[in-house]
Amino acid sequence: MGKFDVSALRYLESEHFRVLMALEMGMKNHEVVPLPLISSIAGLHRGATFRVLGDLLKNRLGSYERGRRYDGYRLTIRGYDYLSLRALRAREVVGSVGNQIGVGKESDIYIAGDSDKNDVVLKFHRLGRTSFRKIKEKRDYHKKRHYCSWLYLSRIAALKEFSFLEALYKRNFPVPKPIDACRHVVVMGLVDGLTLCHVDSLPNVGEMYDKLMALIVRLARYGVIHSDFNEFNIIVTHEGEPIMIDFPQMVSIDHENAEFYFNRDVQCVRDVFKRKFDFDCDEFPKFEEIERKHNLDVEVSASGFTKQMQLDLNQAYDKGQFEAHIEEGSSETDEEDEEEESDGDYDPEELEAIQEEAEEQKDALKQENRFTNWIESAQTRLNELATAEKLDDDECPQLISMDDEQQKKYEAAIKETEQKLKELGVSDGEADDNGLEDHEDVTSANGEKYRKKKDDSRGKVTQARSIYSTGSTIAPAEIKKRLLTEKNKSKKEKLKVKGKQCAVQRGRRQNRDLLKEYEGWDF
Ligand SMILES: Nc1ncnc2c1ncn2[C@@H]1O[C@H](COP(=O)(O)OP(=O)(O)OP(=O)(O)O)[C@@H](O)[C@H]1O
Repeated sequence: MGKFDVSALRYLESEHFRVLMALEMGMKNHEVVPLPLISSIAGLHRGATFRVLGDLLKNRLGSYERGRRYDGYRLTIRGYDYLSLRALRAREVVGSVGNQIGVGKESDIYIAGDSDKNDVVLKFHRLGRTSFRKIKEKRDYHKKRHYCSWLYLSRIAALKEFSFLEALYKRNFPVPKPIDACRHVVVMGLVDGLTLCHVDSLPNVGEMYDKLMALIVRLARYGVIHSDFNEFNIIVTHEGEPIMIDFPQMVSIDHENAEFYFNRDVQCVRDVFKRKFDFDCDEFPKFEEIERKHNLDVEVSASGFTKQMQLDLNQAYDKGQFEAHIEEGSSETDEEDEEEESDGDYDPEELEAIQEEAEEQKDALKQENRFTNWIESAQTRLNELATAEKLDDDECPQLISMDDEQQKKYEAAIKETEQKLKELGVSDGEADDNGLEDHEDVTSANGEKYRKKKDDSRGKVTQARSIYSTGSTIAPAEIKKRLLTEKNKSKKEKLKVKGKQCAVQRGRRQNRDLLKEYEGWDF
């Protein structure tokens, strides 16, 4: 549960970010990006690019790899994080970055502060975290297709989450406040509370059950289904209000499996309440009773999150491993397109015109032209981004890490929140690893019995309170455990130096060809 190390950010200059951006663009259609390509996109001399890449590698923002046919550079997750943070800083959305407060299957959550030192949450989407190295090499200069990269998947997951957050927040749904999204990062308001999975007792269980069921129904009336409505994605605030988080898997109520997802969400809530609070209720919403009243799903797809993105993202989620998602997907849609086209009846003249046009297009798309066009558009895009993200602006403010003095300032606030929690009877079940020994049965003012943590919590921080705290909506021990599992996993799958054997074989082949060429020559 470490702090996000942003210290290297202040030593990086605009040319470092220029090269990082060039690497990012190159990775749209290359598994590893060769040096000449990076230097042409960045518009820097090859020697300078090489020097800058050296700095980036030292800071683990990029890595050098040997590919099947050529060697090149790859953008690391850290490099992508730095690019986003630099842009968010330039937009004055984020001013400081603090501790990690959450870790999910597909994301890392950090607490941060905006320029006015208000708490915000940074959600870094990490789709493909388990399979970065399995992504197949695929070069594609067609705009229609997307390279199956973790960069692309993480970016569209963030875009989807932000679009839904915005749409739901506007309609007064209980969700965190959407602030901004950049690349794979979503910036949102901090929810001060505990995730339902860490709540052992509630003052009024039935009321909470009703609120959650009403939320599922209200979402469906607006045309969407959460599809991951579980105890890990509901935060209970200190006022006892449930707040929904985590939307990348949300689907429209018109989805072919909508009924299944709806019932799963409902069943999830019922199971949690039965297991945790021994609360069983026969009344629960049914899919057939839902009457759609709004078109939130349509609105979100109109906000930039396209159908193709939806398709790609769903395939990635379905595969679970978030591997190459595009080959099957695109071929499916291509086949559909072809079928549609072959259905039409063309007259011979029209057919001839179409064929001529196709020939012209073929010529225009000759490898060489395509490549030049692609480089030109990448250069233009990079320059646009550089201006938008104030890359050449030396005045652009820096990101800071939290210091101890500021942390002390907020400790009082944390204690105050803990006190409130105790008063409300919302207790954190994860703080004690051994079980419930440090809990006691208490009867509330209205006569209802609930479990409450004993008073010997000795100032343990159990919830996210500020960017300066070590707190989290899930217990620090839990985050540590999850991070350790991640680490162990990556240890087991030991990194092989990818392409080393290919590079050796490539060298041998070149030597053999050279010898063949000069056969018979006498030196
Ligand atoms: N706005 C927020 N305020 C406070 N805590 C948050 C916020 N967003 C996320 N968290 C914390 O981070 C954890 C993980 O967040 P989230 O569920 O969005 O990630 P995820 O990768 O989608 O997780 P998973 O898919 O494993 O459920 C949450 O359980 C919660 O503790």
